[in-house]
Amino acid sequence: MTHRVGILGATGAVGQRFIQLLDGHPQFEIACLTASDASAGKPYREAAKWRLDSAIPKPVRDITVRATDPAEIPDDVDLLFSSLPSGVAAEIEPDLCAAGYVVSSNSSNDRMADDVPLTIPEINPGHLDLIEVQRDERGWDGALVKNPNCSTITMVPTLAALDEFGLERAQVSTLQAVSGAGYSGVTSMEIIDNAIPHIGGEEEKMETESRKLLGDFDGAELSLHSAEVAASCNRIPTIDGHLENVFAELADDPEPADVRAAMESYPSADLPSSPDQLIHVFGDDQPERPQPRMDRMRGDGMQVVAGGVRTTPAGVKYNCLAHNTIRGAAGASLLNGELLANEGWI
Ligand SMILES: NC(=O)C1=CN([C@@H]2O[C@H](COP(=O)(O)OP(=O)(O)OC[C@H]3O[C@@H](n4cnc5c(N)ncnc54)[C@H](OP(=O)(O)O)[C@@H]3O)[C@@H](O)[C@H]2O)C=CC1
Ligand SMILES: N[C@@H](CC(=O)OP(=O)(O)O)C(=O)O
Repeated sequence: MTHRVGILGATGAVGQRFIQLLDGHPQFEIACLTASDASAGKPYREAAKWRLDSAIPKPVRDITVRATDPAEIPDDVDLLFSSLPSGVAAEIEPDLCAAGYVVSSNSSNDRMADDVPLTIPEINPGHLDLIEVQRDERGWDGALVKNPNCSTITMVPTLAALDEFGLERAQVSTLQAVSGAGYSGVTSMEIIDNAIPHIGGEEEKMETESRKLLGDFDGAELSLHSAEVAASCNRIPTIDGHLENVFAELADDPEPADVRAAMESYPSADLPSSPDQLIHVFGDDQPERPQPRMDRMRGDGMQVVAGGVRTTPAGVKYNCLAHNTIRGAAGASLLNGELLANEGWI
């Protein structure tokens, strides 16, 4: 069955990725695109400053961009993908859900709300059932589902794999690409020949969202994972792909080979956009990998890549990487949309 979908914030960095990923999608057909009032009324090809290295898909070029307003969304749209600035999303997403739309959102507002599923389909698909709680509490016919922050998505699959050794604490330092800040987020004068050791709000997101993703949902309430997470976030002059150095403290004492095996065998999901293998792991023979330019497009940008697994007195350290606007953003919302479709929520 084909579902008609809309993209909110379709002209932005993440919106363009949605359009690229939805081209030829087996389940979803683009029915409407929205952006700010400045773009509304223009054909997409004029409204969007297209910056991806593939052409704008033909069926999308002439679609007229609409204002981001519930009255503008056609009734027969089953699912809305949202990539709006979080302040704008916080205003409009609840109205859309109240109007009966199911929203798979990438924006950071409401990710930590008790009744909002924050999901990575390969990690915590069962959290989607929080929709029942959400509908009871908010009286919505629609639903709001979130994917996590891009740096969080990069690390959490590896932590989920480590949990079989008793994950007690994780510390992470990130090297984040400029596309994470959006097209006008970091100027060239700020970032060329430089690194910026602060990304507003990012550390707290990694520290809280990861514990929600790894937490337990008992059908009524969600409890956070007990592991403490501490993050330090840095912007570097790469275009795409967040690289992270993780130090994990474990109850058990696994060898690096055991850790690599746990990551490599962590199951993927049976969804159209899920990679065959969720985590690719480089061995001791390639300690210099993963690297952003070399590894961000593995699994069409949907795979998490790890390497450099070594022991520490308290557990293990390793590096991990994912494509921040694909696995970390548009691809993550798309996967949640596929899960919503497969589980009959749309
Ligand atoms: N880039 C990334 O790696 C990630 C981004 N995110 C999140 O995704 C969201 C989008 O990010 P990104 O694509 O980078 O941002 P961009 O600034 O590139 O794009 C923003 C989009 O929102 C639209 N928009 C802006 N203001 C309004 C408004 N007042 N009303 C309606 N639409 C508006 C813009 O339309 P117009 O073109 O008309 O201005 C554009 O389509 C943000 O919440 C961001 O935090 C999440 C994870 C990763
Ligand atoms: N802050 C992230 C991208 C982002 O927009 O995150 P969030 O979805 O949590 O707002 C980065 O700069 O790389």
